[in-house]
Amino acid sequence: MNNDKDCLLVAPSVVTPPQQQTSRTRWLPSLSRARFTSLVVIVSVFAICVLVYLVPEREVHHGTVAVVTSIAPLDTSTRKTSTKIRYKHTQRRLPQCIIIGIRKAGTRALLKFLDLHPSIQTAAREIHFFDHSYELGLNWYRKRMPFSFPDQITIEKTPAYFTVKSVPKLVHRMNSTVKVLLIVRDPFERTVSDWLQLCMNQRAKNRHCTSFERKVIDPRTGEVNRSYQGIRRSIYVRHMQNWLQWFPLSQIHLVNGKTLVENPVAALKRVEQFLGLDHRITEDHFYFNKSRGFYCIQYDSTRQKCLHPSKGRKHPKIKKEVVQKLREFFRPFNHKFYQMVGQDFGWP
Ligand SMILES: Nc1ncnc2c1ncn2[C@@H]1O[C@H](COP(=O)(O)OS(=O)(=O)O)[C@@H](OP(=O)(O)O)[C@H]1O
Repeated sequence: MNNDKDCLLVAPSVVTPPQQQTSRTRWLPSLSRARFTSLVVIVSVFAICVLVYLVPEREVHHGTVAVVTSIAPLDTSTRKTSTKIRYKHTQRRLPQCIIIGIRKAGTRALLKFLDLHPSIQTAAREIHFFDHSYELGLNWYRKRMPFSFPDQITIEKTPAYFTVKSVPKLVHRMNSTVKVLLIVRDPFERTVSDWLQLCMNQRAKNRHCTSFERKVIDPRTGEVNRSYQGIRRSIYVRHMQNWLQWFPLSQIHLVNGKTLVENPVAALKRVEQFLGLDHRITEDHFYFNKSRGFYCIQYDSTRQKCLHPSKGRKHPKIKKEVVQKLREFFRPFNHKFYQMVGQDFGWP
């Protein structure tokens, strides 16, 4: 040690006479401060690399960090993976099928019911990638997908995709062969459901909710308020036209929302066929819940599950003249839509 610069600062209590120094402490004085700092940096970088590469994958779920490992047993009858646990031979994949809407037409029921199929994995939340987060990149999107086996189909649903103009082009850019599912519902009922949803959100925040009639009818003209979002979303033919500029009709399967409510297995059978899957979702998967007025899922003899109570709300009674005005307004658009998709849904 020639000068203070070359010496490591050590507290007096830990300094021992040279003859008592152990082999552990003897090397310290010979290290310059610069060398010691470099050593610390190298060790830290090494530790970070070990953490990043040896821990298989880390995820953030609502603020909690879940370490993804491959330890838990898989239910081989359903082959259902989890977003938090990684099983051998699984990985996150971009969706090969997307439910694009229509908002309030039964998109959640469709996704939940399809998830019963052992060859399907579904993303639990609406990702809003193509309408809100596209700049975050496909890898961000992929990381939000569930783990799946190589032979499984990953499905995501974001109902806003159907009505946001820029979306079909971006979906096409990701995968021009992606399979598209579109569930449709009587536009009048959909508009009521859409308004009710927003109204409940307002009330939950102690805010005023404008009546349905005032929202859908322009008080100055007495005509249907075409600028109201709820009405614009229900003019399906316009949005469909936009999608058909990017995808052929053969790549878009339309699910009748009424059929999904009344006879889920029949609606799902067609979807299985469209996706090229075996018919695996059967009557045994469902029971009719009288108090809810909807079919719910029967997972096994002990486990049953209905959709969240926000699905299947009782609609308020709408004034007769408003119902009539809206039905008349939607009728020509509906007919154009039937022609465009080659199916008549028989909405009044
Ligand atoms: N089995 C079952 N259980 C409960 N609800 C069912 C079911 N099948 C279809 N539906 C219909 O789903 C409607 C809600 O549609 P979405 O899930 O697309 O809504 S959302 O856009 O995701 O908010 C919801 O609309 P409302 O009845 O207006 O609440 C239901 O009619």
